[in-house]
Amino acid sequence: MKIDSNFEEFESIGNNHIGTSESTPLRHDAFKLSKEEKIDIIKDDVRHIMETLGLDLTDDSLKGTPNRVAKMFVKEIFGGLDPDKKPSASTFENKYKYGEMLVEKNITVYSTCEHHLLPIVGKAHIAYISNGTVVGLSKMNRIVDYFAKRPQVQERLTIQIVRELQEVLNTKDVACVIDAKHLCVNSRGIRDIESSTVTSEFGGRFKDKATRREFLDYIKLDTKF
Ligand SMILES: Nc1nc2c(ncn2[C@@H]2O[C@H](COP(=O)(O)OP(=O)(O)OP(=O)(O)O)[C@@H](O)[C@H]2O)c(=O)[nH]1
Ligand SMILES: [Zn+2]
Repeated sequence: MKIDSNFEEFESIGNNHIGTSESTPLRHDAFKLSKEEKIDIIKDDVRHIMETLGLDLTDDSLKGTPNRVAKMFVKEIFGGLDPDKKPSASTFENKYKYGEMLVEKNITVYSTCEHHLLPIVGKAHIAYISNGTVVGLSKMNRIVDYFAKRPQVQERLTIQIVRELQEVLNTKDVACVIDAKHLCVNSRGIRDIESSTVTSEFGGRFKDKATRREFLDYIKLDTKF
């Protein structure tokens, strides 16, 4: 089955911020094909790339690669394009009356740079101040993982995580810092293996200098990848 590659209309998913730069640009027909149909098409495309490179796909080690890559794209590294995979973030009443910020730090980020389709590997650090609602700790890791499993730029990933938590927690008081290595910078192109990229989004009270400082002191960006 072929998809209409001339279609130029885009729709957005993610945090329902349709058409804003913080949402992932998607074709209007992004969910018309089933996962299995997508895998079949991508498998042929990967085979074509490999054959064009001159590789012999009858070789034992190579023959399974097109199917393996197609499955990996659809079900794993780009699995976060599927809105059904968005983690359900059950919230609870803040019955402890905990009024300080809560920081979940060193959340592992595995994402994919949308310019080169190479890995982005790093750590995300999240903070929020409860407005009467709290969320299970692991839900923050799951939200990071969901948005990371898309073709991404780090700026958008950072904002998407914050917007989602703001919605779930019903407060603007959410912040996220990501420190990550981009293999497109580290392993090719300029080949700078030491550099990493830091992005941040500070919502609500985290725009205040002192609150922001407290969060940054907790995380002390000594990220080890
Ligand atoms: N802002 C931003 N840029 C990114 C991200 N990931 C990769 N890039 C950059 O996207 C740019 C793409 O630039 P191009 O000049 O079109 O691509 P290129 O010729 O492969 O560039 P080089 O990487 O410099 O060889 C590069 O500078 C990448 O480093 C990201 O998450 N955010
Ligand atoms: Zn890149």
